[in-house]
Amino acid sequence: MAEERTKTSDLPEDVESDDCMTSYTYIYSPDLLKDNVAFITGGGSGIGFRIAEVFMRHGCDTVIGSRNLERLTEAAKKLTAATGRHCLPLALDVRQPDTISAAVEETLKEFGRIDILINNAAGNFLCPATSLSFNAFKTVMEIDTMGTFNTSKVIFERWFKDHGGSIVNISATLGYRGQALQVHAGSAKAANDAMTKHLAVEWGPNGVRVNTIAPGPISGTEGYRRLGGMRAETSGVFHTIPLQRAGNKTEMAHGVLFLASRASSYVTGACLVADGGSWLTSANSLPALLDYWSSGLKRDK
Ligand SMILES: CC/C=C\C/C=C\C/C=C\C/C=C\C/C=C\C/C=C\C=C\C(=O)SCCNC(=O)CCNC(=O)[C@H](O)C(C)(C)COP(=O)(O)OP(=O)(O)OC[C@H]1O[C@@H](n2cnc3c(N)ncnc32)[C@H](O)[C@@H]1OP(=O)(O)O
Ligand SMILES: NC(=O)C1=CN([C@@H]2O[C@H](COP(=O)(O)OP(=O)(O)OC[C@H]3O[C@@H](n4cnc5c(N)ncnc54)[C@H](OP(=O)(O)O)[C@@H]3O)[C@@H](O)[C@H]2O)C=CC1
Repeated sequence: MAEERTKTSDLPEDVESDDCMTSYTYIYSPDLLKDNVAFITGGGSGIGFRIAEVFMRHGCDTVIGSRNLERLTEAAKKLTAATGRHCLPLALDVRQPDTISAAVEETLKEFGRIDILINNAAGNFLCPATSLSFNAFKTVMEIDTMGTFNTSKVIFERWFKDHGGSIVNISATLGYRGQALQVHAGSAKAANDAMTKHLAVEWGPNGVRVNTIAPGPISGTEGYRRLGGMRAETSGVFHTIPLQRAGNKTEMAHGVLFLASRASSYVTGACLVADGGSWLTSANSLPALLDYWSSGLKRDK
């Protein structure tokens, strides 16, 4: 029903896998990020990969940083081949500030500047609070929240403090209604939403804008696979979403492009919820999610 009402031509192109799009229709000026440099954590996969691609299609060079250098190197080759821009893959763990500092020095050596930071790296899985170990909660807090702070602080002190810049944090709506089986990620992203406002206020005088996008369920991503996206799709859950469908990665990249670029030059401390209205209406069903979670446990045995 909804798919029929949504004109396909209104949706930006996307591909489900971590590959570049075979065609791309510009909705922003193609030189919106001309000769800018973006540092994207978790840019080798999923939403981060598509953000890198869309930025590069708008004239930007990118650094994609995470733990798995092999996957990053493959991703960088694909991104450069599709866009003709330079992409530098760098190993880092956002929980370890020294690895971020080393990557930032490498970036400045290679490109001589950083204009944009995208805090996209994160970790998540479904787990009821009673089954979640202390270390599991801590791990997600350390990747999502400490990782966002660590990367922002390193780049601010080394470059943005004197040159200005734009930071976009990738959040989620999980904490808005206390999503079941998500106390770890929901708490971590809620802390990041507060961090966005604190840093926007403190760093605004240095010409640094800090904003957030909060995606809903986004197809073709690890988050979608881990959190029950396929099951939700087949069981009709998405009909409770006002826009009646999951989002795609390019739609997220377009929101991030708006927030990162001069298109939003007077916007800071803001959160753009890009979820088709999902959090307002979607079921937050503890029994359904427990059932899905425990069926996964049975499969894993
Ligand atoms: C049926 C459905 C019905 C209704 C559904 C209704 C609505 C839902 C509809 C649709 C959902 C669709 C889409 C989702 C929508 C929104 C998503 C919102 C947010 C998404 C956020 C994301 O971040 S997605 C990103 C996903 N990608 C990743 O997670 C990749 C990176 N992840 C990792 O590296 C690991 O998973 C990690 C996070 C665990 C970190 O790795 P590492 O540092 O190596 O840590 P470990 O040593 O492995 O583990 C540390 C402790 O954590 C415990 N652990 C690990 N995995 C699990 C698990 N699966 N469950 C429980 N505990 C786990 C581990 O045991 C360690 O603890 P110890 O105590 O044992 O030491
Ligand atoms: N998918 C969805 O539906 C939604 C996603 N989001 C958010 O979107 C973002 C991307 O998620 P998605 O594309 O689904 O998932 P991915 O798993 O593809 O992206 C997460 C990335 O983070 C990197 N990463 C994880 N841990 C670390 C670490 N310690 N240090 C550095 N990098 C790390 C991973 O790379 P590596 O393993 O190489 O380290 C990976 O590239 C996340 O912030 C997520 O919370 C929000 C709402 C919905």
